[in-house]
Amino acid sequence: MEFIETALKSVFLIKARRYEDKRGFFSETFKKKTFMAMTGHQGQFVQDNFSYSKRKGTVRGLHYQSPPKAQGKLVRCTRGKILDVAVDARKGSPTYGRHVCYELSFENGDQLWIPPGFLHGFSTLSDDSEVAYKCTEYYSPECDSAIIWNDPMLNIDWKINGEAFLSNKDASAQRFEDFISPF
Ligand SMILES: Cc1cn([C@H]2C[C@H](O)[C@@H](COP(=O)(O)OP(=O)(O)O[C@H]3O[C@H](C)C(=O)[C@H](O)[C@H]3O)O2)c(=O)[nH]c1=O
Repeated sequence: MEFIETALKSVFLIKARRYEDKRGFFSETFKKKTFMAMTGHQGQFVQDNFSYSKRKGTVRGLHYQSPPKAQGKLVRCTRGKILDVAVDARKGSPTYGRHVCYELSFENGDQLWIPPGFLHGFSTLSDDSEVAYKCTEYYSPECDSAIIWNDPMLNIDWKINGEAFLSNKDASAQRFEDFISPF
């Protein structure tokens, strides 16, 4: 596995090795001791999530859970292709409000590690995309919140043509200028 720290310190792009043979391939997608050594995080995951999006141009995000239920997420795309986005939401961070985005796909097998303190979202770059991700904290509706996907301050290029296909919740999410960081 190759861990590449991104422009947002502590956010890592992770490239898993694939052992290809005539049947297809095998890869290790998570190894706690390596993850801990390379990210400095304990790698204690308590919940695995899986989402399927029918349409290209869907956006899920930007989401976060506030402390004490803040979530770190280890994200990978198991079918199709997504643009995965992390936004630094940590008070006082020199990269506060800055984002990184990476194409994750079944083809490249890349993963993104997003620690607690970041907003997370993705856009789908293909129909029928599947995303599987590990979380460091349980789902907590009372701590769950969102920032609008196309916030002018964040200025994220989601690589989709025109308007996003959104949940009602995401369509009515707050603007970043009204966000008070709990991190
Ligand atoms: C996240 C979550 C949701 N749910 C239920 C709540 C709703 O009834 C339904 C759909 O939830 P939501 O619309 O929040 O799903 P997404 O829009 O995919 O949200 C996720 O998308 C972005 C990319 C994230 O990083 C978060 O993991 C998460 O916020 O699943 C659960 O039961 N458990 C959960 O952990």
